[in-house]
Amino acid sequence: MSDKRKDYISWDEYFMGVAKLSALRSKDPNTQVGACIVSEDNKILSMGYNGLPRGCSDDEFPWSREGDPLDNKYLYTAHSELNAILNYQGGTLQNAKMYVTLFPCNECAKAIIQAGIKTLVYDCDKYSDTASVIASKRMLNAAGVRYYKYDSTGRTVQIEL
Ligand SMILES: O=c1[nH]c(=O)n([C@H]2C[C@H](O)[C@@H](COP(=O)(O)O)O2)cc1CO
Ligand SMILES: [Zn+2]
Repeated sequence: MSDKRKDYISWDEYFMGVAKLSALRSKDPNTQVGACIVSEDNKILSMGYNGLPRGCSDDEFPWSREGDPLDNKYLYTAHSELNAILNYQGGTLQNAKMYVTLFPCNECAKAIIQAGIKTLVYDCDKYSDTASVIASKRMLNAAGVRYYKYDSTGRTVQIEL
């Protein structure tokens, strides 16, 4: 009998990989974010990426970062974490884990806490100095949501699509 494969991806690589793949669906020209929600026993429950709400056209709403609030993206985009939570149709997310490519903002932190998600694994934390992320961490700490940075193996995979 042959030995089992040794170079299979780990659970963390699998779920962060799915979050990264989801991010590739984003139309945001500047930051593409993906999230993957996983049960305590490592089953994928939901996924999401940042984008406009259903019915709001990607081609009609703005993608700019600047200018009048009504003419830039910030009032309109749904964040990947919220989308992943809202996409779940299966019941409760109590005790679930979330893998996300960017540290959640304060609004997503509220949704994560209220959904009962208990663990957060994030990759990039490029907005760590902003009030939004500082407030987010304050709430996650208070609510007992454990969070830690994804420990990248640096491995790359190639997928033919
Ligand atoms: O937690 C987040 N999740 C998330 O999906 N986003 C989205 C909203 C925007 O489409 C984009 C951020 O845009 P920018 O980096 O250009 O400010 O990422 C932004 C955050 C902020 O941390
Ligand atoms: Zn957010």
